[in-house]
Amino acid sequence: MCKLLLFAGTTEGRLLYERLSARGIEMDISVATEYGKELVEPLGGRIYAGRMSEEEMESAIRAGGYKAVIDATHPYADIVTKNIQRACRETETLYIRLLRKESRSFGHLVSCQNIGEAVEYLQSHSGNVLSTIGSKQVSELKALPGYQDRVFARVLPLPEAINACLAAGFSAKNIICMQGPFSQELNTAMLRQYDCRYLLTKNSGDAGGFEEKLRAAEEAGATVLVIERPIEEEGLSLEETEEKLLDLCGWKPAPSKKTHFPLYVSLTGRKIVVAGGGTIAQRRVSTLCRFTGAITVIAPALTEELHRREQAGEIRWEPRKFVASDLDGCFLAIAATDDRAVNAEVGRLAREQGIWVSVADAKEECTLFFPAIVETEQEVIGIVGSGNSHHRVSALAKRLREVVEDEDSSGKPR
Ligand SMILES: C[C@@]1(CC(=O)O)c2cc3[nH]c(cc4nc(cc5[nH]c(cc(n2)[C@H]1CCC(=O)O)[C@@](C)(CC(=O)O)[C@@H]5CCC(=O)O)C(CC(=O)O)=C4CCC(=O)O)c(CCC(=O)O)c3CC(=O)O
Ligand SMILES: NC(=O)C1=CN([C@@H]2O[C@H](COP(=O)(O)OP(=O)(O)OC[C@H]3O[C@@H](n4cnc5c(N)ncnc54)[C@H](O)[C@@H]3O)[C@@H](O)[C@H]2O)C=CC1
Repeated sequence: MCKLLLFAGTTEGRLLYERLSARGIEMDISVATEYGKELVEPLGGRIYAGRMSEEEMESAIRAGGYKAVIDATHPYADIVTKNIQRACRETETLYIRLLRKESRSFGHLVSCQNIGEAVEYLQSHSGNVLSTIGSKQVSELKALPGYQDRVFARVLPLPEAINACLAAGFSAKNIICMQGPFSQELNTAMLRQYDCRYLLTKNSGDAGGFEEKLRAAEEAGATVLVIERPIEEEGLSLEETEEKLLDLCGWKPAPSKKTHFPLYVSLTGRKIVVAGGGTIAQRRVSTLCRFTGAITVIAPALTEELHRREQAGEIRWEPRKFVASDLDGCFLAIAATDDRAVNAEVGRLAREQGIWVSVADAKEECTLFFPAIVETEQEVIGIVGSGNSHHRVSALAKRLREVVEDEDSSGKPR
């Protein structure tokens, strides 16, 4: 049995879960927040909700007997990542770091490459903003229309910080001067006090009180806009992680069953009926003529080529519409009229009587897939696909024809 433990929190984590469980691989998930729990609940599987301490991780890993632990937490959830790594070392369990390669929004978090991106986001989203990015770049928020009313700048109680805010056009009522550390409670209170729907922060890691900001925003129902720092962590992409885990769990793709068995049968003395005398009927007839002379074409009109074949005595032509009795004593039928109802009727009647039938406009109605044929002097190769890839079948036949053309009758290259 191959069971995995996933520390989720990112979209990639969720995608990985979906992809692996679709292949029957069992995974338990640990999510830090109630919000995260809501997201993964519909996926099924065991959920550890709430932040785990390192000891709790260790005992969960021991109890679960996991073959590997996948860390798909946010790249800036440093502490969690360190704890997972330690717990894996202690329990001698394989640790895999899944890193998202590009930033994007997930849940109540929007990740931005720079302040400009955050400003752009805020332009199309209304609501007040608590800025916790400090005073050095506060002037960049001027690019946001209405910033003087919407943005509350939290800066250090130092003259240069206040001056930077004033110079940027902030009025006193929109400046909060206070020295941290800021607890979750304090952050929540500030978000509520100023009716902020957004908390703007740098991705400062834990030292910057980042966790407290995240938790406060969640509590106050605010969205966190994170100005990212470049990711320096080592890790695998979603695809790489997926591949590694499938390999680890010994997953093999189920051998796909082909829908049509190549039944090579003699057509000598067999009655063959083709309903329709157009382009498709002509193509089928030109193939069948290489195998038998007993072909009857039923159609009010024929293509020129079919006319020539009729003149040459290669086929019989009934110049009229198809009727049910045409199938009497028939071995193989081709429904190739341009009338859906007629083709369906040919198919239905043939199947009822156990007659092999190819219905040119409905693969579901075929008991026989008409093959692309490749012939050598002594052999015949028939190619059929899934019914969805005529171009592939056709192209493969063409390639094989080129191969066999280059060989002489003994099979040796010419
Ligand atoms: C299921 C099957 C039923 C049967 O037995 O009749 C079927 C069904 C359908 N074909 C359709 C379309 C085309 N088929 C071709 C070509 C070939 N089709 C052939 C066989 C089969 N075709 C059977 C097995 C298929 C398999 O093995 O996967 C080949 C091998 C033999 C032959 O026909 O001689 C021959 C290559 C021969 C060679 O190269 O040597 C081309 C290209 C072209 O015409 O050049 C197009 C236009 C494609 C396009 O334009 O994309 C449509 C949509 C019709 C519509 O839209 O109305 C349906 C109906 C459906 O899918 O339900
Ligand atoms: N399987 C395949 O590879 C492909 C299948 N098709 C499908 O094949 C069908 C035929 O296509 P084409 O040959 O290009 O059409 P077409 O228009 O060239 O020929 C239609 C033929 O059917 C005949 N016909 C009409 N009503 C009839 C009836 N009641 N009884 C007997 N014959 C009748 C016409 O006289 C004509 O000869 C179409 O439904 C088309 O969608 C099309 C392309 C590829």
